[in-house]
Amino acid sequence: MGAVAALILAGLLAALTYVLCALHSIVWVPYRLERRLRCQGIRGPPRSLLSGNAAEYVAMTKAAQSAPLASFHHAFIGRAAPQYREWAARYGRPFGWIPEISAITSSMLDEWEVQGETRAEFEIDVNKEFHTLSADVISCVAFGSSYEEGKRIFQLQDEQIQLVILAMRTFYFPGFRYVPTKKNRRRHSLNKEIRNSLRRLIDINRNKCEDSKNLLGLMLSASKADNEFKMGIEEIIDECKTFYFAGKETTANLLTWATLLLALHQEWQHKARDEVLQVCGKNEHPNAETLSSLKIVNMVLKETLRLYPPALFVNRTVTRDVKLGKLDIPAGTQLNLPIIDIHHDVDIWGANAEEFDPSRFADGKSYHLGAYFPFGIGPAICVGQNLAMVEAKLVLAMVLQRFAFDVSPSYVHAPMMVMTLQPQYGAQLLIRKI
Ligand code: HEM
Repeated sequence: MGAVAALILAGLLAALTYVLCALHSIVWVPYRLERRLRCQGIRGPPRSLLSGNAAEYVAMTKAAQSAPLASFHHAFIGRAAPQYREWAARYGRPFGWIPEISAITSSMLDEWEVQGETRAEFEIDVNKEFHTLSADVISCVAFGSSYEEGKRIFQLQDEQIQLVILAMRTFYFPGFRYVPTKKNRRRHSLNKEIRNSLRRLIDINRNKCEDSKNLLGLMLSASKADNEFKMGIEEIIDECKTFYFAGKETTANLLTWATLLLALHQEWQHKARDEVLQVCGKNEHPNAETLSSLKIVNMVLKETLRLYPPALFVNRTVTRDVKLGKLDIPAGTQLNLPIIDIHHDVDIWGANAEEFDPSRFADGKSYHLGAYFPFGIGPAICVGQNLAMVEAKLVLAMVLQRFAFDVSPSYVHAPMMVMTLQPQYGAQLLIRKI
């Protein structure tokens, strides 16, 4: 009897272990993985407890493979592996910020449409519009779901930048910043408020999804690392401020000059719109794939960055004596690399260097690495260049899909440098819905 009871007990234990293992792999593991991926903004189809997404996958494949393709072509993913296209369309692709940027752009363009409801043609200062848009994009990229609080911090930073610009325009006496003038006190209190708000935001986010895909989440993960990449909270605060400063003005100005140039050069506006309509259609938002097919829009943006580079120069400090060609440059020298001057040089770009000609950047044409560097050069090159180009392409394509535009008679051409290259009196365009 004792032996039988022991056998039954062993059987029960084995069965219990089996059930627990099964529950672990069928219920717990998918639940834990799903939760971690959702934290990072990755969505997917709802799954059933036991079979996951198998039923939907089988039905989708069966429907897609019920008939052969109509002709011998190579766009067969929708037949061989329909789930990639279907689920990507429904839930977005997991990486990149394209859905967020296109939602922000869409709401800006909806507002333009409202303005145009009663008039066939209306004026818009696109410089203002693009600055608001790129601030929204950076807030979203940096802070994800804490976007609204992030936006408020960045508004304070905008005020701080305006005060810095004022300070740069006046002669500076060493030590003057410690004199408690009204502006100095405001500078000081803004700095304190921004740092305190960021500290609060970091505290709130610290225990959420540290490894989510927004910038703050990534940096918070790094703050926990136990290696050389470990980041302190003050360092994270500095990085948040740098990203906003480095990414907002530059991208907004690229978009401003690109639309102004297309307004002035209608032939390129038509070519770029034809391409967008052909690749994306009239109503589809561009996605990662269609964006990479927009060759003309890319050429337009590259030529805009050549003629109107948002950053006019980059600086380097020489840290040890070096020989540059025939010159001996002593350590401590400040070198200024004049992006704008090199981009307009007739010896490099030919007699039409001062003209807008996107065909310079057509496929297959090359240029010297040192002749074109709107995003800087070398190890310090801009870390945001891919984001900037994706954002600019997406926004320009969506504008071209919905509106045609001309330079307004009220526009005055006055490029000036205020940290970045800006149109001094704004960029007024006459807009028509198409
Ligand atoms: C059209 C848009 C942009 C242009 C023209 C631009 C240009 C530049 C340039 C010229 C530099 C200096 C590189 C060097 O010294 O060699 C730079 C640095 C940098 N950029 Fe950009 N940038 C753009 C957009 C962005 C965006 C969207 C972000 C971030 C989201 C960003 C983040 C940065 C950062 C963090 C640095 C390094 C700053 C530092 O180390 O002090 N940039 N960028």
